[in-house]
Amino acid sequence: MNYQDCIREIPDFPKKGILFKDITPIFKNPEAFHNLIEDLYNKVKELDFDYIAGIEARGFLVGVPLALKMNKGFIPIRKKGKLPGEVIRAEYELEYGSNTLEMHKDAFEPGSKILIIDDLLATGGTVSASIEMIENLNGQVAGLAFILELTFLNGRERLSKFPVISLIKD
Ligand SMILES: O=P(O)(O)OC[C@H]1O[C@H](OP(=O)(O)OP(=O)(O)O)[C@H](O)[C@@H]1O
Ligand SMILES: Nc1ncnc2[nH]cnc12
Repeated sequence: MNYQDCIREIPDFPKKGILFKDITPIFKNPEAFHNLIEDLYNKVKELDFDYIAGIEARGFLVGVPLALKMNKGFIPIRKKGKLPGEVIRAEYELEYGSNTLEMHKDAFEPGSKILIIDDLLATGGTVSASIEMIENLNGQVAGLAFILELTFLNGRERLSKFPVISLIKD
C-alpha cells in the first residue's frame, strides 16, 4: 500500500476551520510505513549530517526509524517540561496555537550537523523554533525533512536558508 493513500483528512480538528491531516493510518500498515521510510531515505541520503533531530510527537514516528536505517544518532526535541536534563527552549506559533519546545543543552557536540525531521510543514513555526535552538547550541542545520507540506501556508518561505525536503505537497 502507498503511504500517500494512508493520510486522511479530519475537518475542524483541533479547532474549527482546520483541516487536520491524520497520518496515523500509515503506521498501521507495515508496507506503507516501509515505503515511507524508504522514500525519505532516498531523499535525504545525499545530505551530510551527523544526527537526526525529531520533533515531538509525530516527528519521532519518522525520525527514529530513519535514524536507525541510516546508522545516525537520534535527538529528541520535546514539548516543554518533558526533558530531565538542562534545557534550552524556544516559544513558537503554529497553524492552530502556540507552544514551547525544549532540547537538552548537551544533546550534541558543538559544530555537529543536524537533519531535522517532522511529519508536516504548515506555517513553519515549529521547525523554526527547532532551528533556533540548534543554532543557539552551535549546531549546523543540514536540512529539514517532512512527509507532508501544506504549501498554502508558505512555511517554506521562512526556511530558504536550508534544504527543505517534503515527500507530498498539498
Ligand atoms: O508548521 P507549523 O505550523 O508549526 O505546524 C507543524 C507542526 O504541527 C504539528 O505538531 P503538533 O504541535 O500538533 O504536535 P504533535 O506532533 O505532538 O501532534 C506537526 O506535527 C508539526 O510539528
Ligand atoms: N492541518 C494540519 N494537520 C495536521 N497537523 C498539522 N500541524 C499543523 N497543521 C496541521
